[in-house]
Amino acid sequence: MAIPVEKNKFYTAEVHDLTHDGAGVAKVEGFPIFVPNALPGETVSLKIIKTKKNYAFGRLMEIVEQSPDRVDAPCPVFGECGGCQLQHLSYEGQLRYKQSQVKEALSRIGGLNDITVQPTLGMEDPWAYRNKAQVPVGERNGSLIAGFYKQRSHDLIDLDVCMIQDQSNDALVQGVRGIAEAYGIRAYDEATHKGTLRHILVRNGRQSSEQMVVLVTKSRTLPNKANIIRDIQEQFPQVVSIVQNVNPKRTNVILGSHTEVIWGKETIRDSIDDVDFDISAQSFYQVNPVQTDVLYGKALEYAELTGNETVIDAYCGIGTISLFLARQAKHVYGVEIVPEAIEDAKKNAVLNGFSNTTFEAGAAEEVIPAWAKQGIHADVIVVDPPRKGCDDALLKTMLDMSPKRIVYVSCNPATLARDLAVLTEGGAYEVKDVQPVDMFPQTGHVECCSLLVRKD
Ligand SMILES: C[S@@+](CC[C@H](N)C(=O)[O-])C[C@H]1O[C@@H](n2cnc3c(N)ncnc32)[C@H](O)[C@@H]1O
Repeated sequence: MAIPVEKNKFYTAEVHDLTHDGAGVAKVEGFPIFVPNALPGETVSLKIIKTKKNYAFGRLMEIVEQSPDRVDAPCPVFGECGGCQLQHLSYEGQLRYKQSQVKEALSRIGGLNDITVQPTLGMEDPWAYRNKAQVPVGERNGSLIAGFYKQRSHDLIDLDVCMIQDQSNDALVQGVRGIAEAYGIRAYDEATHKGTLRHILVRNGRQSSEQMVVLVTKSRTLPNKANIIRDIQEQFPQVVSIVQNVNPKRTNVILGSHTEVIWGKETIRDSIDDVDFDISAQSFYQVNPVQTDVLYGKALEYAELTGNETVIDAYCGIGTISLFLARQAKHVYGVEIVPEAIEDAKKNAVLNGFSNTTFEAGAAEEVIPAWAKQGIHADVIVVDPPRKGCDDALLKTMLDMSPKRIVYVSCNPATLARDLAVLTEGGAYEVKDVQPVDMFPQTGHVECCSLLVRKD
């Protein structure tokens, strides 16, 4: 197909869709042009800045016809910071967009056209929801700064307040930055691989108000460690755990493999519904506790437990879904690849007084087939994989184990669609319902919970 647009030329086009990172998709003679800040339903004037074989990138020059869903983005660095992509879209518009993203992925990638995708369950107040901040540290004019990366770059924006972050976390990050600066700590510099402090990571328990600080350093040496610990304790009494994580590598991955509690407890506590969780620095824990309750509530509803079922929770993290379901199941088996998370899961089972759970560290695609060989039968299998979705071997094992219900919790509609296509291919399972839940308001991330039922 000949490319119908030319670099540096101007066009007027209608915007039909949004990409997952929030750019509008305009079309000229059917040819897609990605235009940051343009919204579906708008007609825009744009300048082509780059062309590729199958698409182009454009700059928004003027909104000719504005979408009724357009709002003023409240954050002063929206568009510059890479954290949020959808602040210029009304919250109602965001929820509709997320529902349509799931429908579209199921149809285009999975060939699944007749599936009910429910309206997205959103938040009453879609701000200040995050319970975890991981903030890179840099230097500007000789001072330490802690902020966020500019979109598609490693330049830092010095930012005191992030509008989707719990305010106590914002204050703690800036407080710890100030304390580190007072003791002459230097920021790690990616270019020279010199300096000490790479990231300040903080977490809070919404119900307990406990906070954790993780100082990610390049080496084990942290000058003035005792003074830094004392000052954090004095200034932030709700901090119950201070952890040092050492990451000596030239890498974008935030945490290294060495983690040491340098003061206080190993974990902080949070609760979802009436289940308590202790969470350590390395463990995955959902970042939006209000919506986690909604998401897990949906998983529980889909599982239709009566007290007699055996459940497998694959990719179980610290056992959150497992324990949520254990209240109404005969037995829950959980598997997770991070050993520290499994230790947390076992302790969390004891903390809540459950004796009907078994947790094992390992890859779900290896541990679950081994359980099947040992004769463990599952009535319900829950999967909540990372963005890349389920491993093929696990999908095959699930089909072989033939549970009555499969509950698939997904943070990536594309891999969800791919995996649901595999699970329904032979006709043994039917997708009964798909429920998007907005875990990440103001961003393009889409989470949903799906129910598959065996056709008997
Ligand atoms: C999206 S999180 C879900 C965790 C948990 N269900 C929750 O809601 O808190 C995915 C989890 O899968 C784990 N994981 C990644 N690959 C895995 C694998 N091959 N086998 C088992 N767990 C894995 C990650 O460490 C992470 O804890």
